[in-house]
Amino acid sequence: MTLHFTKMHGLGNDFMVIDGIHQSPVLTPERIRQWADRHFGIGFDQLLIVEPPTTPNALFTYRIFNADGSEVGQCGNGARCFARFVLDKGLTTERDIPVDTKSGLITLHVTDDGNVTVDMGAPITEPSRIPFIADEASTAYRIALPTPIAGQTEVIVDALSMGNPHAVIDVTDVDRAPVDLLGSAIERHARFPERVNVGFMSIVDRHTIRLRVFERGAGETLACGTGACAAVVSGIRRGLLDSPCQVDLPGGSLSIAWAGATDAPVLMTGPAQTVFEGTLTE
Ligand SMILES: N[C@@H](CCC[C@H](N)C(=O)O)C(=O)O
Repeated sequence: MTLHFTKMHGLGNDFMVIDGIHQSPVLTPERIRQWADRHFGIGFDQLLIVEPPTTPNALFTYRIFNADGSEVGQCGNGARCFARFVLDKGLTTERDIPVDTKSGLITLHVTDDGNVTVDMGAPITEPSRIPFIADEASTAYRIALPTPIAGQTEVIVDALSMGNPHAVIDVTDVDRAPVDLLGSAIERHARFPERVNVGFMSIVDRHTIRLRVFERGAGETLACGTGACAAVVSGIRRGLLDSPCQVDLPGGSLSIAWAGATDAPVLMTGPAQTVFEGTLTE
């Protein structure tokens, strides 16, 4: 089997992108894990597949797999790379690109400066739809840790979905947050039946945050687009932030805007870059 792919990244969150319209890759969790391996494979946080649309309003379908082989509903940095990929490959000439995802239709817009703005849709806060186990909706859920971590026996999180589940934790100094230890414990906490992405947020001012994200199925990444959206929504809905916000991640910055109404879409703007083209022969 010969498979052409493109290696891309959005602020260092990196992807293997495959045109699944003109090629028919055989995808298994084992094969994805092998490709994702940074020593024995190509190395990436997520695999993105471009496929034909499944609904009349979309131009494409966009499928996302984590490095651990699990298929997921949304990926913000990947959506921006997806837009650049379909334009650069001549799969469309449209700069407004509606795309079907596992979580519904999203629209990508390539701006004049080459950045991409993604309409990520409205955030979901009902616990059962995140999914998160809770008696009632809140913005500050107390979660007991199975074993103490960095002296903590419980942690307070906000929980919401951006098409994929997120827990947001406020920290005073993001550089010193126990991202790996706490992130992996919360990722697999029993109250998140489909696991969860865990964001550690420090508020700098009402329009700026610093954020690190321990991603479900990938570990800490240099940036997480949906994590940035979730953190800003959490800050705005708790009255701590005002739209728009700059989100400073280890790999660079994103701009996130949200009008604050429950049905208002979250708009994410940032870069998308191609690293190299490759051919895999198996
Ligand atoms: N890196 C992504 C999110 C990818 C999916 C996530 N790990 C999940 O399992 O939901 C982003 O930029 O949003």
